[in-house]
Order: sequence, then structure tokens, then C-alpha cells
Amino acid sequence: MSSNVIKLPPLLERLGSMTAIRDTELLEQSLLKTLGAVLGVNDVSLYKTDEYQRCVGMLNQHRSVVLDREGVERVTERIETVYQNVEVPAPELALMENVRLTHKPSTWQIDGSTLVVLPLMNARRLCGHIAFRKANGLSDTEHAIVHGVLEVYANYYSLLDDSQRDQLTGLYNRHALDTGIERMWPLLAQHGKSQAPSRRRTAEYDYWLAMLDIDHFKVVNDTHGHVVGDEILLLVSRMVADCFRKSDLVYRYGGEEFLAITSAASEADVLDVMERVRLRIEGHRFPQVGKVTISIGVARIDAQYSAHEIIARADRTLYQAKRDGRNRAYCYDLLQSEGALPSLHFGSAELF
Ligand SMILES: Nc1nc2c(ncn2[C@@H]2O[C@H](COP(=O)(O)OP(=O)(O)OP(=O)(O)O)[C@@H](O)[C@H]2O)c(=O)[nH]1
Repeated sequence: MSSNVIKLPPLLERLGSMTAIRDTELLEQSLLKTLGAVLGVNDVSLYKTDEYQRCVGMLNQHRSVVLDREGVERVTERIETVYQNVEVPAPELALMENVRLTHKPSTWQIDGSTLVVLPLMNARRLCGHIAFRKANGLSDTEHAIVHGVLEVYANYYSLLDDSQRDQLTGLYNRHALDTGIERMWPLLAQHGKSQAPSRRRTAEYDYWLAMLDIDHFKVVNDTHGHVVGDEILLLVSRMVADCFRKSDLVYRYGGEEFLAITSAASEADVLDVMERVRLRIEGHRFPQVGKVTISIGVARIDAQYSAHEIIARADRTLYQAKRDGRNRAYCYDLLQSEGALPSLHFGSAELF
């Protein structure tokens, strides 16, 4: 059987397992595995793009087949995820531009193989690119099958994405945070400036976790009613999301509380971002209510600590900002160095 012939039962099996998934990131990983296995290619990448076609994340699936001692083939699969500052190789970048213009696959013969870049669509919008190299490019049958797989993926992705979004604000919801954070934590935590730079990373920055909470929101509800309260929540959430990069992650954490994960080179830089968010809200005149303010607590994501601990640090910092009069942005390390906040260690009496 030629390598260009795709076997249907394994493909259907792969599609079946893809649609059994309940999380968008796992679905993306599963798509890469499916394409890799179906097309017989060992390296498949997914470059996620925002509405301005900037690359905001990358997943790479690498498959290798090795013979074990008994001479039996063993397949190992590795997924690499880059959440920010993705470096796209020049040939991929050139083909991605073609795909952006045509919404059709684009190919390039390089070094005896064909680089293929496919459009990844979501609700008619180009939301990413799939890239891989294959000896002779794609046959017509392979093109048709890949097109079908990508359609199933896109439909299922939008269903899943809806379930991970907060209905009122459209931000990621608490469920998405709870299911995603354990998986992304090792990557975020090990990405600090202190780490040796890797192939795709410059490691010129740290990741930071911020908790943002609307001040005296109960008064807004009590004075103007829940409908106005909801409108304020929606407007604040849009402004908050607007102040972060597209590749940052912003969640509705609780009622009037948001959680953001961003990268910045220093404490001063992250505080600049937080000040920008705070001033944007403070400077806006909200319908009926007028002025609304928010308080912010931010903590550096440190490899030594769990997500739970860093959230607790940011939360404690936020609480201090509230205690000091609200409408301010504080950073955990800075408060600590000033002696304004006891250090927070899980299992120690200081936390509780
Ligand atoms: N309208 C509306 N209100 C909500 C929603 N979720 C939570 N809230 C309200 O948010 C308010 C939060 O109140 P508190 O936790 O006392 O905090 P606060 O009044 O903002 O005071 P500080 O945080 O201390 O500044 C409560 O009145 C909740 O009912 C929502 O989805 N819509």
C-alpha cells in the first residue's frame, strides 16, 4: 500500500477520540496527533493567530518511531507548547502570508521536501495555520481528507470554546482556568528569566498572575440594580481585556473579580501595565454610575510554587490594596520587601 493511501478505520478512530475531548487545548493537541498519524508526518505545528494575524501561540507535535530491543516499532509523541513570543521560521511565515490572503493551502519545495501550510478556520475567521513538511506534498485524496478533519475540528472547537467562556463577559470562565492551569503551570513557571534560553524562547521576561476586582461593586448593584451591574461588569471586562495583549490570558474568576496571566520583564513593567488598566477604568464614565474603580494584586509566577500558592499571593496583595483605600495596583514582592505583607508559605501559620 502506498504511503499516500489513508486508512479509514484509524482515521475514524482518531476523529472519534478528538470529539470525546472536553477542553480546547487538548483538542488542538489531538488535531496535531490526528494529522501526524493520518499523513505519516513526524512534525506538525499549529500557529495560533489573533484577528490582526499576529502569532499568539504555538503547539508542535513531534512523533518518532524507534525500534526496541526485540525489533518492534515503538511510537513516541511529544507536544511542545509556546504561549508567547513565538518565533516563526521564515519559510512558514511566507506561506502563512499566502494563506492569510487566499484562505487556501500554500506549499513550497524546500530541501527535497514540501512545506505545507494549511488555514485553520473558526466561524469563517482564519484563527491559525497548520504547518508540516512532507516528501511529496499532499495528494488530492489527502487534501480532501485533511479538509474534512479540519472542518470537524473547527465545528467541535467552537462548541467547546463556548463552554469555556463566561456567558456575560465572553472571557474564559473559572472552569477553563481550573482545567487549564495545572497543564500550563510547569511551562509558565519554568519560563522565568533565570532559566537558560531554549530554541524558541528568549526568556527575557517572567510570567505574572494578576487578580483584578471592581471596588464597592455591591453598592453599584444595591443603588442601580443588577441589570446596570451586569452592564458595568461587561464594560469593565472588555476594557480589562483590551489593556492586555491578545496572547495574555484573561479569565472571569468570580462575580466581579478577574484573573490575568501576562509576561513582563520586570516588576516595574508589570506594574506599568496594571496602572494602565486601573487608569483606563478610573478614567471612563460609566452609564448611570459614573466613576468605577478597580484594585489589583499581582504576583510573579515562580517555579517553586504551585498555581494555588501564586493565586493566594496575588489575592493577598489585592486584599492589601483594598485595605489601603482601593483603586490601586500592588505587587506582592514589592509589598514584601517593604515589610507591608508577611511572606506567604503554604503549610505555614502565616497563611492562615
Ligand atoms: N450585577 C451582578 N452582580 C454580581 C455578579 N456577580 C457578583 N455580583 C455582585 O458583586 C458584589 C460583590 O460584593 P462584595 O464581595 O461585597 O465586594 P464589593 O462590594 O465589590 O467590595 P470590595 O471588593 O471590598 O471593594 C455582590 O453584591 C454580588 O452580588 C453578576 O454577575 N452580576
